[in-house]
Amino acid sequence: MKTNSYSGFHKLSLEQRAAEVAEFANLTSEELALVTKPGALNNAVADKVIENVIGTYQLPMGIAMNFVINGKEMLIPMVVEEASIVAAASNAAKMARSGGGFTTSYTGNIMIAQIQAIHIPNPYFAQQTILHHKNEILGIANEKDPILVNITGGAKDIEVRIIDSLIGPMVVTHLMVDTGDAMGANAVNTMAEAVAPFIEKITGGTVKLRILSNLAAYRLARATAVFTKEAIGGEDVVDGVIAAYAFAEADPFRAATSNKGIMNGIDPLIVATGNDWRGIEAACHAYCSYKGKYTSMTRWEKNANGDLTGSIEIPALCGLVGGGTKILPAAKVGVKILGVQTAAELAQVIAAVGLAQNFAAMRALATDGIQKGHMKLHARNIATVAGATGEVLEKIVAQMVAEKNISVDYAKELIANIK
Ligand SMILES: CC(C)(COP(=O)([O-])OP(=O)([O-])OC[C@H]1O[C@@H](n2cnc3c(N)ncnc32)[C@H](O)[C@@H]1OP(=O)([O-])[O-])[C@@H](O)C(=O)NCCC(=O)NCCSC(=O)C[C@@](C)(O)CC(=O)[O-]
Ligand SMILES: NC(=O)C1=CN([C@@H]2O[C@H](COP(=O)(O)OP(=O)(O)OC[C@H]3O[C@@H](n4cnc5c(N)ncnc54)[C@H](OP(=O)(O)O)[C@@H]3O)[C@@H](O)[C@H]2O)C=CC1
Repeated sequence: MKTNSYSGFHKLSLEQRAAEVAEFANLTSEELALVTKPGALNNAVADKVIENVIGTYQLPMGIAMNFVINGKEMLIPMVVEEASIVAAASNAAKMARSGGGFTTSYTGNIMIAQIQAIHIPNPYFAQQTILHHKNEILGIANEKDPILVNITGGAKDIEVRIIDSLIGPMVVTHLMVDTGDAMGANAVNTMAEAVAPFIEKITGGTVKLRILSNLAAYRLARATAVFTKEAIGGEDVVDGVIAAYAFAEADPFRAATSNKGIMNGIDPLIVATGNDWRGIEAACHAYCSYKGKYTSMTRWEKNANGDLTGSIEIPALCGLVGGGTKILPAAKVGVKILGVQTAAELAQVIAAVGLAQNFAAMRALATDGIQKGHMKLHARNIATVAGATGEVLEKIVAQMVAEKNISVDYAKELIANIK
C-alpha cells in the first residue's frame, strides 16, 4: 500500500487489511502479530464490532477490592493502562468500610432525545402547540418500539425548550424515554426520527437534528460515603481533603484534573463492562457544568463528628443488554465479576467507584503528594519499558523508589550495572 487514500479497504479480508497496513507502516511480522494473533476476542468477532479491523488490542483487567455498596460486597473489574488506579480504588474502598461503605440511589433509566426545529417565527406558540400534542407524540414514538414499551413503558414525557442561537430561536423538543437495561442510544434516536415529521406538521418549522442528548439529566446515579477521621489519618487529613475540594469547586483548571481523577475510576469500569466511555465522559463533564461554571463532580464536607463525608451525582450512562456488552466476550465476564443484574445497579456502582477514586487521589494530594504512591506503582511500568524482568525488575523498582529517581534512563543504567 503506497497511499492511505484507499477506496474499498473495508471490503478486504482482515488478513489482507493487516498485510496492507504492515506494508504502509513498515511493521515487522512480530509487530503485526501483536495485533493479529488470536486473543480471547477472536478476529472473526472483532471484524464485526467496528470497521476496517486488522486485529485486536489487549489491556489489563485489574480488580478493585474492598467495595461495600449498599451493604453488598462487590468486586470491581477495571480495564485500564494507568498504574495505581486499581490500588487507589481498593485503598479508598478499604477506608470507606469504617463508615459502612457506599450508599447509592438512582433516578431511573430515563434518556433524552432532542428534536431541533428551526425557522419558526412564533416559538412560544410552537412550544405550547407541541405540549398540547404530548400524547400523540408519545404514541408515535412508542409505536417504534413495542418491545421496549412492554419492558419499561418506553417514551414517557416531553419537554419543550426555546433556545436562542446564532441562527435565531430554536424550538427543541425533549423526548424522555425509559430505556430499561439498555444505554438506549439506538432506541431513542429511532423514536426521535419517528416523531420529527409530526413536529414539523404542527409547528410549520423545519426539523434538523434528531439525536439523544448525552447530558442525561434524568438518569442520575448518586453515591455517598463517610470516611471516619480515624480511618483516614486524622482530622488534618479531613481538612486537607476539604481544602483540595474547595480548590476544585472554585477553579476550573483544578476541577478538570480532579474530575479526571474521578473518571480514572469510572472509565475502566465502563470499559470492563463493554460500555461507551466517550458517552459517559461527555455526560459527566457536561452535568457538572451545565448549571453555570465547570466545577467538581463530587462534594466533600465534614460532619458533626469531624469525619469526612463525600457525595457525587452523575448521569451514569450505561447499559447491560446492547452495545459492546452484548458482543465482547470479556465484557460479559466483567459484568459477571461485578455481579449486577440491571443497568440501574451498574449505574450506582459507577457513582460509588467515581467517589472512591476521587477520595484516594485527594487524600494522597492532601498528604504525601501524588508521586509517592503513584510513582511507586508506575516504577514497575518504567522498569518494564527499560527491559527489566523477574528479580531484576523488583530490585531496580525498589532502588528507584528509595532514591526517588524514577525514569527509563535510570532504570536502563541500573539494569546495565546489575549485568
Ligand atoms: C497508591 C496508594 C494506594 C498507596 O497507598 P499506601 O498507603 O502506600 O498503601 P498501603 O501499602 O498502606 O496499602 C493500602 C491499601 O491500598 C491498596 N494497595 C496498595 N498497594 C497496592 C498494590 N500494589 N496493588 C493493589 N492494591 C494496593 C490495598 O487495598 C491496600 O490494602 P491491603 O491490601 O494491603 O490491605 C495510595 O498512595 C493512593 O491511593 N494514591 C492515589 C493514586 C491515584 O490516585 N492514582 C491515579 C493516577 S494519578 C491521576 O491521574 C489523577 C490525579 C491525581 O491527578 C487526580 C487529581 O489530581 O485529583
Ligand atoms: N451519543 C452517544 O452516546 C451515542 C452512542 N451510541 C452507541 O449506542 C450503543 C448503545 O445503544 P443501545 O441502544 O443501548 O444498544 P442496542 O441497540 O445494541 O441495544 C438496545 C436494545 O436492546 C433491546 N433490549 C433487550 N432487553 C432489554 C431490556 N431489558 N431493556 C431495554 N432494552 C432491551 C431493545 O431492543 P428491542 O426493543 O428491539 O428488543 C433495545 O433497543 C453504544 O454502542 C453506544 O456507543 C450511538 C449513538 C450515539
